[in-house]
Amino acid sequence: AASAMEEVLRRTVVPLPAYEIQGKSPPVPESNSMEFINFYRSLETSQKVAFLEKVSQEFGVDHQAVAELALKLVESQKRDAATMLQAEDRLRYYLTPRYLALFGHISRVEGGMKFLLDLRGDVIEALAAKATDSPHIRGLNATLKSMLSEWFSVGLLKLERITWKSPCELLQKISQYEAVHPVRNWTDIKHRVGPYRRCYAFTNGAMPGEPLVFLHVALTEEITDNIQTIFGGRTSQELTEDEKKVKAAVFYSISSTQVGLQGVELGNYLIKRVVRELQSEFPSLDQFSSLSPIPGFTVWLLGLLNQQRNDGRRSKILMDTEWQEIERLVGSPAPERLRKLLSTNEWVHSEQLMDILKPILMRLCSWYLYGEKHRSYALNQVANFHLQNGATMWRLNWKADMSPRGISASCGMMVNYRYFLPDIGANSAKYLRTKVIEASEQILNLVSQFQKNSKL
Ligand SMILES: CC(C)(COP(=O)(O)OP(=O)(O)O)[C@@H](O)C(=O)NCCC(N)=O
Repeated sequence: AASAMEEVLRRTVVPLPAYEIQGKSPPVPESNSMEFINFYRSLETSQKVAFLEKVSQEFGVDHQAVAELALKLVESQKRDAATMLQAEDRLRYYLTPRYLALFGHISRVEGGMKFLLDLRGDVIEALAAKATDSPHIRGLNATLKSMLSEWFSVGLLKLERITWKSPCELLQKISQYEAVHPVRNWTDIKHRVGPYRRCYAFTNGAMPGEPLVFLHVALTEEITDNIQTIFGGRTSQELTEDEKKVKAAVFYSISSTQVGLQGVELGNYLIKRVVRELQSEFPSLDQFSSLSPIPGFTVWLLGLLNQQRNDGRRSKILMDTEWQEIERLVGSPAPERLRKLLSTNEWVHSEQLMDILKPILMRLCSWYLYGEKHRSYALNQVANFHLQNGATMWRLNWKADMSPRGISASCGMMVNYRYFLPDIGANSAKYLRTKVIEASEQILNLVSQFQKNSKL
């Protein structure tokens, strides 16, 4: 297999033309790219990793040449500017990995762009699975990401509105790629593109019909605080839209479809682009917010209850008075009973227990969103996404998603990340620089309740 790989690579990864004849070398035949594509596609996953390690290591930068040129550059600093600039340009050229030209050629053949996306997807998955720790592969990933960022820059992408009249295969793709609220049947997807709903996707001319990232919006009179309102059956008369009723746009689902575009931040750009689109369609629209799930909260809470339960003493995340109230309802030992009720969703069958738990779970969830960190950024990835976009952590909603999924994920709670348009630029820069989370009074009060009443 190694020799077959060598063979193919030697034939398809053309050497970097000498600096003097760059741009004048004969065009590379498309057959080169097709041979590379077909060979790569014929490999098993494990072989793909080995192949990519070989490409990145043996067909990347000529480190020897670069070292010599770097020395020459240092020498040239004593000469005139033209000589120095020449030396810099020569060094820059030889820092170009050989495989970069190969990727460029591949991007220009039919299906080549999709192939490169899938290839970067394989690289990302191999790195995530720790199937490789080759620094050369990381370099290849970075090179490919920057090439894809050029080819998929927003100015070159097309914004497509998806409606019930869109091609079946596009509606089917949207349904299959949906990553937040699974589409169960045609009725679901018909509602999500029907009256008072919008669905937009970015597409690239090189991959027509392939939604790269798509966003679902509900057009409402006020910012929705629960998902059932958005999915609930609407009375049939609302077949047309009364634009005077459209005052808020609620983003309730966004999904990227290409792993290979990770880090290109298309989701962020799509939200901003859709805001502009909706503002032009509905001049009265002045509220923009997400209605977001809080994946991971229940698991985090159960972990907390678990670790705090030592030698029978009650965990400090609840006050003794709260434990007593709970004990009266669920019996003792309350921590054990409560953990069980939470892990099986049983607790939602008792209104009394829900009422007791409401202030407790809301302050714990606020802390999970606001206080729990991963490398100083918000631990919860959905929060981190919207905060990076410049949104404000605006409102935590009780009983917002009472589906089994919603209860298992976050004890039925959802959160609105509000996009105050004039502030998003500054908010985004501040969050990325200082990691400080922009939050509303409600959130800050809940967080201070947590800090007063719960001991982590
Ligand atoms: C939230 C999404 C769309 C962000 O994608 P994007 O803006 O392209 O960010 P990035 O992956 O380029 O950093 C993406 O991470 C995704 O599809 N996540 C799973 C579904 C979800 N909405 O959490």
